[in-house]
Order: sequence, then structure tokens, then C-alpha cells
Amino acid sequence: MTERMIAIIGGSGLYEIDGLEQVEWVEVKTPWGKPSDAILTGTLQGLKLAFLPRHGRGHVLDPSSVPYRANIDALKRLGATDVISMSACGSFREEMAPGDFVIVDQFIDRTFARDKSFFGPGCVAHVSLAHPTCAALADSVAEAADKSGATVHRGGTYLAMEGPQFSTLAESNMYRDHWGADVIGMTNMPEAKLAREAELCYASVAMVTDYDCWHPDHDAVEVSDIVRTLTGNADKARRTITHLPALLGSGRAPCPHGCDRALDTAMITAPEKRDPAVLARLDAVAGRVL
Ligand SMILES: CSC[C@H]1O[C@H](OP(=O)(O)O)[C@H](O)[C@@H]1O
Ligand SMILES: Nc1ncnc2[nH]cnc12
Repeated sequence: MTERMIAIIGGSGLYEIDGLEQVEWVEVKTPWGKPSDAILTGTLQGLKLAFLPRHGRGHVLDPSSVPYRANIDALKRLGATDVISMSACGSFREEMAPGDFVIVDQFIDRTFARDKSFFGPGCVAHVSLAHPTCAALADSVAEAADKSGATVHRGGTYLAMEGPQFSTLAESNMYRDHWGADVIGMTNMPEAKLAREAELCYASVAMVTDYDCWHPDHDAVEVSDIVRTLTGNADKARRTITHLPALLGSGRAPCPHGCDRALDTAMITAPEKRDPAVLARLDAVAGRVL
């Protein structure tokens, strides 16, 4: 058993959490630049926890400017073993209503203006993303969300768009009718990809704020509507977090799905051809296999 540390990445409306003991905001330096903000660390009922506001406190970063690599590196560097994203999203399904939580298990990545990998020239790796979230972590998160009083949908496909503008009606209809997406947001990619490369278990709670623009009985989404729903969602998110220690425990066995060993079969650059400068940047993320 190793010690577990849960990292929560808080999205729109979730900029801090309470109830932690031994609290400290920590500035973490990474080879990928500065994370979105300082990271709140502490313990919750004996479980080590870190919290990072994805857009920074006060929501200063747009989805394309979030330093995804620095964020994941910083969390890994602090000792995180599991990452839980809590994000606002639009819904493509009548039954996934504003206020509901969707425990995402698949993604369609339509983002194009972001750095998507820690690897590249000098050290190439290809991890599997067939199952981009950790089913074991997601089970516990779903149970915690259920206990928070939220209506929880287990499983769903999250369409990650570049933004910052919301979708056109044609895009919304295409994602919903032809691509099989259930919810839409702007941030879970490349975050989930990077978490896998960093061998971190990743689960995502997509908290529905709106019906995007496809729904004939609802107006097209506006930020003011989202913000109204966000407050209630953030309260349920905070309650969800308080149920995690009892469900997850402070010790951690190897991940049954292999998230913590994702790089075992991924490295392809011959050891003698690896660039030492590139390897130095990978110390936290891939130090286990380098
Ligand atoms: C404030 S609406 C659009 C914004 O909200 C979501 O952010 P996050 O995923 O960090 O909660 C969505 O992805 C957009 O970035
Ligand atoms: N409809 C929507 N599209 C993209 N991101 C969102 N975040 C919240 N609602 C959204």
C-alpha cells in the first residue's frame, strides 16, 4: 500500500474548498511553467488532499490558456495519486438536467490549440487512452456524489471543444445526434490525456449547468444562466468531497486498471537516443520509468 493523495481540479464556480486541516496554499514550480494558481493542500479526515482551481481564483484563465501540463506536473510533483475533475458542462440529453452530475467515462477531443503531451522529440511515448478514466476511482466518486444529494448519471461521453465561444446550433446537433456525445465542456481535454501520461488515476464529474443550444424549449446558453446553476452545483461538489475519505481511504493498492503503470508499455524511443534535456523535464511525470 502507498499513501493516497487526492487532487481535485475545480472548474468554473469551484475556486476553493473548506473543511481541510493543516491547510497551506503551495506555489509549485514545474518545467512546464506556472500552474493555474497556488495549490491548496491539507488533510480531510486523514486523507491527503490537494485542490487546484483550474481557471485560477477569480477565474482569470480561459479554457485555451489553462496550463494543463504545468497543472498535472505540479499535482504529481506534490505526490498526488488520483485526480478528480469537477467541471461545469452543457447537456445533450433531456434526462441529464441542469443540476445533475454526470460521471464521465469517455471523451471526444475537439480541442486544437493546446499542448497535449509531456512527450515529444527526444522522448516519444504512446499511452493507451481506450479507457480514459479510472473505473475504480469513478465508482467511489459516483458514490460520494450520490451521498451529496446530487442526481448522478453513471457514464457519459464528454465533448471537449476549444471555446471560448459556445457551439453553433449545427455543431450542437451534430455532437448530440451523430457523434453520441452526452455533455460538452472546454477543459477535460487534454487534462485527461496528461493525467494518463503522468500515471494518475483520473475521474471527471461533469456538473450540468445548461442544455447548450440544441433544446427547443430552452434558450441558447449564456454565462449568466450558467452562473446561477453553478452555485448549487458547487455546494454539491463540496459535499461530494467530504464523502471521499470514507470511500477511498488513505492507503492505496496498485490501480486495478493499471492507470499507475500506464508508461510500462508506452515508451518507444531507444534509451541511447533519448535527449537528456527532455528527460530532465519528465522527472516528476515519468521518473518511475526513466
Ligand atoms: C463558465 S462557462 C464555460 C466554462 O465552464 C467550464 O469550465 P470548467 O470545465 O473548468 O468547469 C467549461 O469547460 C468552460 O471552460
Ligand atoms: N454549453 C456549454 N458548452 C461548453 N462549455 C460549457 N460549460 C458549461 N456549459 C457549457
